[in-house]
Amino acid sequence: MSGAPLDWLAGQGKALTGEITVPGDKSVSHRAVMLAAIAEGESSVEGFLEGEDTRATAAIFGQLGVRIEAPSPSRRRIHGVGLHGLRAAAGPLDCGNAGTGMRLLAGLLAGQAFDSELVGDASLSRRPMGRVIEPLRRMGARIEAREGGLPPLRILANNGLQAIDYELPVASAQVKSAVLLAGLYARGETVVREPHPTRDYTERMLSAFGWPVRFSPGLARLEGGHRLRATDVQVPADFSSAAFFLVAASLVPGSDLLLRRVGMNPRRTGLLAALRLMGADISESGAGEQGGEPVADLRVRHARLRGIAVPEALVPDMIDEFPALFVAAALAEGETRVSGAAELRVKESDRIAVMASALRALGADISETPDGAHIRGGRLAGGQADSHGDHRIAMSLAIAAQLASGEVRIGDCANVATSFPGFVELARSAGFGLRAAPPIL
Ligand SMILES: O=C(O)C1=C[C@@H](OP(=O)(O)O)[C@@H](O)[C@H](O)C1
Ligand SMILES: C=C(OP(=O)(O)O)C(=O)O
Repeated sequence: MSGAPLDWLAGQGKALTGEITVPGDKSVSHRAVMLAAIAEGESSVEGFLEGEDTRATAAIFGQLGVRIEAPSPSRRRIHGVGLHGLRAAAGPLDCGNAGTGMRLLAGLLAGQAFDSELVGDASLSRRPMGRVIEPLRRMGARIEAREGGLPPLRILANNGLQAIDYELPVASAQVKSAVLLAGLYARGETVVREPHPTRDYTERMLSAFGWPVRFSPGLARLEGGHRLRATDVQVPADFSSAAFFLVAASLVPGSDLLLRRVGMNPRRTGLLAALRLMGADISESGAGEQGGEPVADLRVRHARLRGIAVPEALVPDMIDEFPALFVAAALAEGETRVSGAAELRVKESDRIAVMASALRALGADISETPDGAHIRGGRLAGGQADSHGDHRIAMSLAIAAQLASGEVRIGDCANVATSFPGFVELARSAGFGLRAAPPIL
C-alpha cells in the first residue's frame, strides 16, 4: 500500500516551538465510517484521518455498496444503507496495514447474509486474528483463516448470530469492538467484560448513532435488533500522533510547543501520566469537548527526564505510545522498566524487539524481557536504524535522531502514511531536522 521503500535522514533539529495541530484520530475515523455506513440516512464526518488505514476502511464500504463522498480533505459524506443494506463485494476487501480495520470488520461482516474475504499487507497478514475468530465463532459466525488464525479471513454468509457474555482474555479494544459490532446482528444481549478498561469509542459512537448501549469502564452491553440513525461526527486530533511531539519537545533543549485541540479520552492518555512521572513539563488548557470527546491544548516545554518503572495499570492507556516512550527512556537519567506489555510483540512489528535493536544500533543500553524492556538512559550516536515498516517506530526514531550526536538514516518509513500523513512536513515546521533520504542505488 505504502509504495516504494522510503528512508529518512534525521537529526540536528532546532528547539521545537510554535503551535501545531495533528491529524484526526485513527480509531475514531475507522469507527465513524463503519457506523455511518450501516446507519439510516446521511452522516458527515469532519476531521477524518486521511491515512492509508482509514482510507482503506472507507474504500471497503464503497465495495460493499455504500456511497461515500469526499467533498474536501478530511471530510466525508456517507450515505448509510441501514443495518441490512450492505451487499456482497465483487472481490477481496483490502484492510492494508490496519489491525483495527480487519478486526472490527470481522465482527461487522460476521452477521451479514453474504460471504466476504478480508486481506491485508505483509505485516497485517502476520497478526493474530484468532482473538476475534474465537468469540465470533461462539456467536455462530463461520470464519476461515490461515493456519494459526492468520489472515486472509473468509467470513461466510450468516443469517442469525447468537449473543454471548464474553470475558476478554487480553485487554483489546479491537476484540471488544468486534464482538459488539457482531452483537448488533445477534439475538439477545451481548456482554463484553475486560480485564482492564480499553478505549470506548465503539460504545460512545454507537450511542451517538442512537443504539442503546450500557457501558462503564471494563464492561459493555447491548442488544441486537435496534437501528442506527445517521449523525454528524467530529473527529478529535489523535493523541497518539500528538505523542511524538510530547516526547520530542520534552527531550530537545529550549523547546516550547503548543499542540492544539488534542483528543484526551482517558483511555488514551497514559503516556501523559508516564511522562509526568518522568518529570516532563506538560500543561493542559482550554479543556472542552469535540464530537462528545474531551479535548485540550497541550503545552510542552523541555525538561530533564528521569527513568521510572512504568505502572502496569497505564499500559492499555498508552499501548501505541511505547516506541516513543522507549526513546524518552533511552535519553532520560537512570533506568526505565516496562512490564506487562507483551501485546507490543503483535503490533505492526514486534515493537519490543524492533525498538531494542534500533536503539541499540544508536548506542542505547537496552535489554528485552518477554513483556517489556529495561532501558538505561544515556547518549545516542548517529548511524542507521530500521523501522521494519512500522509507522510508530519510524516516527519514534526520528525523535531519537534529534538528540543523537550524528545524523541517523531510518529505514523503511513509507508506512507513516498509514496513521500520520504529513508527518515530515509538520515535524519540520516545528523544528525537526528530517528529510527523505536519496535512494541507495
Ligand atoms: O480499537 C482501536 O482502535 C485500537 C486498539 C488498540 O489495539 P488492541 O485492541 O489490539 O489493543 C491499538 O493498538 C490500535 O492502534 C487501535
Ligand atoms: C497498532 C496500531 O494499529 P492497528 O492495530 O490498527 O494496525 C497502531 O496504530 O499503532
